[in-house]
Amino acid sequence: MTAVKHMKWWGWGNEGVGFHHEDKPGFAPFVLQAVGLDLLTATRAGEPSFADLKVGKSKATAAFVKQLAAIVGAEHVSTDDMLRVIHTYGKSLRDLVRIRGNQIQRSPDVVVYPADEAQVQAIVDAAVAADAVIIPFGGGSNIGGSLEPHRGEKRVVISLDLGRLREVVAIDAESGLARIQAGAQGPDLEAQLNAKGWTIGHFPDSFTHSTVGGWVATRSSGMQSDKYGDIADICRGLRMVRPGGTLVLRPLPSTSSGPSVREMILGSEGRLGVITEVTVQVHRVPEKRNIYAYFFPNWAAGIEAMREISESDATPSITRISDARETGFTLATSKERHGFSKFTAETVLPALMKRKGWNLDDICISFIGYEGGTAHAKRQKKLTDAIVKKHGGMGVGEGPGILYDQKKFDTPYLRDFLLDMGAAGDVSETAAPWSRLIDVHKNVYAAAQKAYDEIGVKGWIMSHLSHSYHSGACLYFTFAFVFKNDPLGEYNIVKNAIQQAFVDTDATISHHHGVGREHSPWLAEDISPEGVAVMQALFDGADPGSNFNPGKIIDAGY
Ligand SMILES: Cc1cc2nc3c(=O)[nH]c(=O)nc-3n(C[C@H](O)[C@H](O)[C@H](O)COP(=O)(O)OP(=O)(O)OC[C@H]3O[C@@H](n4cnc5c(N)ncnc54)[C@H](O)[C@@H]3O)c2cc1C
Repeated sequence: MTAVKHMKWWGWGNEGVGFHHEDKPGFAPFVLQAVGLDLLTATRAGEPSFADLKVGKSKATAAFVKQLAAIVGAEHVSTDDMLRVIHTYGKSLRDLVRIRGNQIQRSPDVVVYPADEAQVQAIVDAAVAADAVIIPFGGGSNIGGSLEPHRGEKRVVISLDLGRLREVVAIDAESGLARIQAGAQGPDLEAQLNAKGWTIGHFPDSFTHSTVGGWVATRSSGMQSDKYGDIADICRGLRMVRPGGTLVLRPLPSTSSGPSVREMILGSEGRLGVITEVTVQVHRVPEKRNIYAYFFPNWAAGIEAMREISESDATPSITRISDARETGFTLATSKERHGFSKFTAETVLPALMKRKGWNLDDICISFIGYEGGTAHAKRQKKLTDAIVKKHGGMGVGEGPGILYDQKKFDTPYLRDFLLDMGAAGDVSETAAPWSRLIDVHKNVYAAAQKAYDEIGVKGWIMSHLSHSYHSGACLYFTFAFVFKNDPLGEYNIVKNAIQQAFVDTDATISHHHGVGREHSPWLAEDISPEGVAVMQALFDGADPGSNFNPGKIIDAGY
């Protein structure tokens, strides 16, 4: 059996790792107040039983499996039910609810793990000749519904897992470019780069379980995008296997060779072929990397400060501000403090804020990161501090920033914990021009409240701004509520209301989670019906037999 490791079949991350709140005394009271769920008395659902799951029989014939085995070796092809289930969904809330609720409509029929590009080419050619469907699989971490086969798919579905292609192939030190195999997950590639003094600078919250090929295929963005760019900026070249040949885009700093094919592949979610290698720009591991925390008296002041930073000479690596509700959440999920730190956080700081005339219910916490040479990082901080001060904010040092940095990859486990307790906790994110951000925030809150009223539940929503650009930024919303009796139906009401509020307020359907089938119903409102027609023509022309991950991005009536 292949050595590729996968996440839990029923949830996020590694077996045996989960979210705990026993060391966070403010968490249970916070959840009670926010969604009416009493964690101290609620019963936690146990791990679902795989034996109870109904998985349709594989449609792959023995002859076809043998053909694939001849390409990759018998131990790297499988029709095993567990592997087929693992490759069915990503990790959206909808995916987790369905998999835990025994609602698997269509799984891939066979999972195949090629070792190199030549094997990927042979699989693609064999699959297209047999009119099979190919769904490339990276880490399986997407939350856009980008992996699941169409429930009515009659053809054989192959999940083509890139998990054996995980090497940094070469580094061009003179140009700061690294060739990386598409199946390399964040920790794989960063360790290999760090060993030679380089970093990719791309750290999505899913870093530990997502791949560079998946990042490109979904147009991912990491928390340090303000300095390093989104993956769309970081990816300079790539190789993508298509029927009969490999599309090669050399890494060029810029080019005017017609409409950008690179941009067409970015965000293509497996619909145009299988990415086997990505050339990314890399940077020397910074001498200094600090994340400082600041407080602002309110959301509007904080947003205005972030905007001014984005147009100033300061170039921080992270600009993030939580609204008042998310600030409350952040403080509630802090670990128990002791001694001087407890006294400062719970007595000195609130007293100082009150003296400034701040309403403690409105305060917003912000994290701003500085990276580079010592003198550079110092200068960035000086420039930024002056802007923060101008907008009434105050710095509180590095302590909270260090904690934020340490727990960033643990937060994903929280969603599974809430689900165990019978509650939904999920996210929707968007981007809009600076001039629209306050309205987007207001309208999304109103839409979510209307959805909660319709269901008849006490719901929660909170937000932060991150990923700043010259003309605007990303707003990230987290929402939660306790299910009544129809988890998927109720989830859809809230999620749909938020997505609709985005497009109604001139914001995009997703800043960095892609489209898949989760956001495809709003695509025409995002890029116009003519935009969808151009995209459809691209998919039809590049994939006339609809063999590559059909039905994703453009709604196929799932
Ligand atoms: C808890 C959590 C936190 C997250 N945080 C972030 C975040 O901070 N930033 C962010 O951008 N995203 C985030 N995501 C979303 C997700 O991690 C990204 O979409 C990621 O880029 C997916 O990569 P993957 O390797 O897991 O791809 P997969 O989920 O395996 O695949 C996603 C899509 O890409 C296609 N694909 C994958 N590999 C290839 C390939 N080699 N060739 C062609 N097509 C391919 C698949 O067919 C599918 O359509 C988060 C998700 C979760 C669950």
